[in-house]
Amino acid sequence: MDHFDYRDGALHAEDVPLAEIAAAVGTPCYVYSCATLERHFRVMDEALAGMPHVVCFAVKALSNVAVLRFLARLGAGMDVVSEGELRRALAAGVPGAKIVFAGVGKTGAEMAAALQAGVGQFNVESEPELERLSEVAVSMGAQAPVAVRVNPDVDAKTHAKISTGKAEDKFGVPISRAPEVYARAAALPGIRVVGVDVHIGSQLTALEPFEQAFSRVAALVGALREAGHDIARIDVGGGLGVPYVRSNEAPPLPFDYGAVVRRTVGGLGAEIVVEPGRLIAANAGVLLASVIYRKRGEARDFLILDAAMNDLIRPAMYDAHHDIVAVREPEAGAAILPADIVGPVCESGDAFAKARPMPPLAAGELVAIRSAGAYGAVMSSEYNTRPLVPEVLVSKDRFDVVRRRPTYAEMIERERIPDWLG
Ligand SMILES: Cc1ncc(COP(=O)(O)O)c(C=O)c1O
Ligand SMILES: N[C@@H](CCCC[NH3+])C(=O)O
Repeated sequence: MDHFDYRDGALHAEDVPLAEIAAAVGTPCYVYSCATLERHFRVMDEALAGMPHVVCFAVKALSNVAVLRFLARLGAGMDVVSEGELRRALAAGVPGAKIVFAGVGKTGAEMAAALQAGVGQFNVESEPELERLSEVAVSMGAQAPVAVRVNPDVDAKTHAKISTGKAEDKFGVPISRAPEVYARAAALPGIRVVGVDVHIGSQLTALEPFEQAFSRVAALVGALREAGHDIARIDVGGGLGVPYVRSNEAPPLPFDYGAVVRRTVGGLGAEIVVEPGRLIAANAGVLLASVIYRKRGEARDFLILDAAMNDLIRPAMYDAHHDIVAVREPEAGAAILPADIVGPVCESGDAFAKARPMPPLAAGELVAIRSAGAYGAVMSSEYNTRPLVPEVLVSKDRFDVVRRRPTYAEMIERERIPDWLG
């Protein structure tokens, strides 16, 4: 499932001991495995075999350009949600035609940049957006290829903060209104309808919501075609969940997800677009950190790490579980005691885990926070003026820093004291 394993008593990323990376780069840092990225990309690609399809990696999950380049070389397209992500995908060498541009609030400037880049598909989420896109395209003498994102009103049964396909969510147009939105699209001079799009949420751990949503989309495709629209592409979004608790979680397999896609929308003669982010990236990355102090607490000890909520916000934001392991393999029979694993930031919410059974770990020892490749580095901030941490890409016995830590001077020189403050 991933390529972070113990070998000779030490946790490795592929063939590289994590301790070697820590010694060379310092901690905290993110470490990504090419082998895991590739495995997950291929698993999804193979799950859709036999159907014309493109796997567009959701750049929001992990946007480092080296990672994007690696995936692009495997044949991935990209799903972007901002001009910044678009520029990253282009910098990574992804052809515009393999980029889909999503998001509820695209600005005119972002639309122009995407048209300039020749993106293959705009996933449009409202009528005002449709009108704006048409205006921008006409002003550039172009036509924008469009899929309307429909909201199928399906309960994705995931965390409320990452569900996107229920009627009350801000995403997409209600599927019941899709026919009139398509009629409007067809009448706009700057719009060329190419498909339909749906995405119901993230970290889905059951297939039924996908099945329901895709079945509704299949029915809609029939109706849209009858109305004369050219639905050449069906974009089914991302959202397939991954195991965060290695010992006891088994989300649906990509192969079974592929079967759902095949039996719902696979036979409609359209190209299938998928937008997986987490599936490809989550277990391809760890956040490597050091224990700064072991502090005696009333109920249990605190392990205070040099990584914090600003580096990985998922536990604070979603109460998300991440496995945390010692980089030096615990000896058989080592006492396992509950500890609170926290960071140095001034917030009580700055905790990676509460009462987590851990082996004895002293100051200076290394830990790896697993499953941190997706929505890890990309959601980090400089809160407490903590520099964004380096990112390291491993391939077999080789590793490279693919984002360096900024200096404090670089962080501060972006700001300026106006003359009138003296
Ligand atoms: C439109 C869209 N596509 C793709 C994704 C990627 O989702 P995931 O990382 O769960 O595969 C998201 C995030 O939920 C999204 O909003
Ligand atoms: N950022 C979220 C997922 C949001 C998915 C993006 N639409 C997470 O860490 O789980």
